[in-house]
Amino acid sequence: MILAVDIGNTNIVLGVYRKRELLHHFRLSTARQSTADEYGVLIHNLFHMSNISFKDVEGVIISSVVPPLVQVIVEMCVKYIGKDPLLVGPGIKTGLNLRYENPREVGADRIVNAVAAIEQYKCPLVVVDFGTATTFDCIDAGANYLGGAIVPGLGISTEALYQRASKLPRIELEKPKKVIGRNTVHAMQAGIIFGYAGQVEGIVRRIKQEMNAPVLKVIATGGLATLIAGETDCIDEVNPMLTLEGLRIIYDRNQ
Ligand SMILES: Nc1ncnc2c1ncn2[C@@H]1O[C@H](COP(=O)(O)OP(=O)(O)O)[C@@H](O)[C@H]1O
Ligand SMILES: CC(C)(COP(=O)(O)O)[C@@H](O)C(=O)NCCC(=O)O
Ligand SMILES: [K+]
Repeated sequence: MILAVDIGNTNIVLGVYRKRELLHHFRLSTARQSTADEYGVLIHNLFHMSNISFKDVEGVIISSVVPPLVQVIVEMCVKYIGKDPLLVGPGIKTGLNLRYENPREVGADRIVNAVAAIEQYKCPLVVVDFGTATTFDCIDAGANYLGGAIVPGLGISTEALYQRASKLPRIELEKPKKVIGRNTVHAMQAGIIFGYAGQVEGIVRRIKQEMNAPVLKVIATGGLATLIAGETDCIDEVNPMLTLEGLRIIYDRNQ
């Protein structure tokens, strides 16, 4: 078995693979003050509840966009699983041709998503990851990673309204029945959800133009992908496990 760990700004997602098969996946909160021991207990318990054991883990691969947690999770792996994890970053084989000005700057999750998408779909394509931030990653017909766009995530956007406008409450990220809201909560939900869908459509349209690729597959992933994919035709497919798949593929490429 191998353990794939994606450390995002909101959630740490773990996947347990046997060869190419995802046997289990778990989602933990990203808590920057948590210790290696605390994550060790949590993950050990999740393994126990799923009838699997740290002893069966042959290797671990980690991608992180939260630098302070990398050492914590590495320490957890060494201390409790007894394995030195592979870190997605400089020096690791991803097989991806990065056209970013400074390839070290690209978020590891974006690299991992791109690797998985190239393996599973036909290029050219765009990956949209609805996480803490929403990222757009563009891959051309030759499978080169071109770059993309970063926008405030749905959660961040919603939170900003609540924090910066005294009379706006904290709301649930739910689709309202109508775009014309007749109370504050519905009006905010309409603005956030339908506005976000429009934003995605607008960015994808411009990407198609700039890439000169009228036919471009658009894959969505991340915690909030389904919510927005339901509101726009520009997303072809939702693949919630894309990041874990990418980690598994990169792990294999480095054996
Ligand atoms: N299965 C799910 N269903 C609905 N919302 C989810 C799910 N998983 C995560 N979320 C929410 O989606 C948001 C982004 O999560 P995630 O994609 O894990 O972000 P990140 O990669 O930045 O940690 C968070 O607000 C999280 O609570
Ligand atoms: C854009 C991100 C914050 C997205 O992170 P997430 O929402 O998945 O937590 C992350 O990919 C990141 O920190 N990237 C570095 C900057 C870049 O990709 O150019
Ligand atoms: K992510």
